Amino acid sequence: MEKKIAILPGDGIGREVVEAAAQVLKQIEASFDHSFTFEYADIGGGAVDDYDDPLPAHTLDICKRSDAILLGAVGGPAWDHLPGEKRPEKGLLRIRKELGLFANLRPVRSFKSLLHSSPLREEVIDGVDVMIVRELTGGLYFGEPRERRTIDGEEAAVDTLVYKKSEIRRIVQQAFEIARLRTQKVISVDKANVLESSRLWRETAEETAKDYPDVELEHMLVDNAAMQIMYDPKKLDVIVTENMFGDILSDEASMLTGSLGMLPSASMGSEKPALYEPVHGSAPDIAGQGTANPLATIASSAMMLKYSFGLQRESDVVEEAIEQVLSEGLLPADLSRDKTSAASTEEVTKAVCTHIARLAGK
Ligand SMILES: NC(=O)c1ccc[n+]([C@@H]2O[C@H](COP(=O)([O-])OP(=O)(O)OC[C@H]3O[C@@H](n4cnc5c(N)ncnc54)[C@H](O)[C@@H]3O)[C@@H](O)[C@H]2O)c1
Ligand SMILES: CC(C)[C@H](C(=O)O)[C@@H](O)C(=O)O
Ligand SMILES: [Mg+2]
Repeated sequence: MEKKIAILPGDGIGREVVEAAAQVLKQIEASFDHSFTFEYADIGGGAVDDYDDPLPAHTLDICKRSDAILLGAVGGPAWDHLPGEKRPEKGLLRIRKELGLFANLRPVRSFKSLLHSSPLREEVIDGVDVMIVRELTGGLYFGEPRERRTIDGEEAAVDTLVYKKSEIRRIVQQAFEIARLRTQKVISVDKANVLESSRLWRETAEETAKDYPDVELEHMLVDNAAMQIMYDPKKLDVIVTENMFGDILSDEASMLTGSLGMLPSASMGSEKPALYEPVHGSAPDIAGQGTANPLATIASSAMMLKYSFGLQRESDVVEEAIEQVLSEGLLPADLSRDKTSAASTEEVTKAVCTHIARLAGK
């Protein structure tokens, strides 16, 4: 199979983990006789430095001409003083919006060999399998107005949480479709006891549910959901929620796996291409040390193989290779009890590639 993949490393450990995932994709290419072309492009802080724009036009062009996009992470203290429009994070928000990537899938699974790595008790997390379906192009992140203003003679700031019914319906539909392939249960998370946008969200979820009589819909308030994720995560399956709640709940849920460095994601719209990126950020505290956990990004590339290219077997092989590496105890620092003997990004990546070659028979 021939595919064109846009690679957007971004900043900090984004560059390190994307390089790792690119190596894994090259291994898949070699082991399964595919032909992947990689085209690198700038996004984030590096792009601000070089082009005064966190999402230069050429980057968007390359993405639009590709079959799928792999992104690392953006941001860092060097750019924190910049105005909103010039911040690295704005590049990420713009690419999501420009490509219409409204559905962000964030799967959270516990790994047997990592049960000891989580701060949570093993019996709480053993067998966890949750899919967070986060709305990605609406809500507080994009609502207008967003501005500084003077209120009662005082400096103030405004953000706007706005959702159109159609935006809610399409993401809830996506969650129901996913639930049909899992345990036929959807939990819609909102704050309908306070927010008008959440009341519309809840009504729309109820209406949409009528088209999916085979799927059970439950509503949960977001503060309770945050607690349930820690208390009894095995009760949860598909969670659908608005942009900011999904951002926060997914970082929280990463602790069910043991580390934020384990959580992959896929962002999709109604048209191609889809974008794949780890849930974590650029981790300035460990950037440049070669110690970042590459598995979230490698698992994101496995999602790419499955969702964008329909390569189920290749995707399974990547996931199995990850499991093998973990069960051998080759753990990066974020998962390792003994930080001094932790495996480097490169060691983990090489081990994943070796297992892929073995599982594929070449
Ligand atoms: N998708 C993205 O590009 C994205 C996501 C989140 C944050 N950010 C940006 O990243 C910068 C740093 O943000 P932050 O520190 O709040 O969040 P972060 O996710 O970068 O890091 C949080 C903590 O988790 C650790 N961590 C994250 N990924 C890891 C990995 N793969 N391996 C090992 N440890 C890992 C970090 O070392 C840090 O201690 C900010 O500029 C923020 O805006 C970008
Ligand atoms: C960097 C930031 C804009 C981004 C978000 O909030 O969506 C990140 O935290 C994420 O989870 O992908
Ligand atoms: Mg986040």
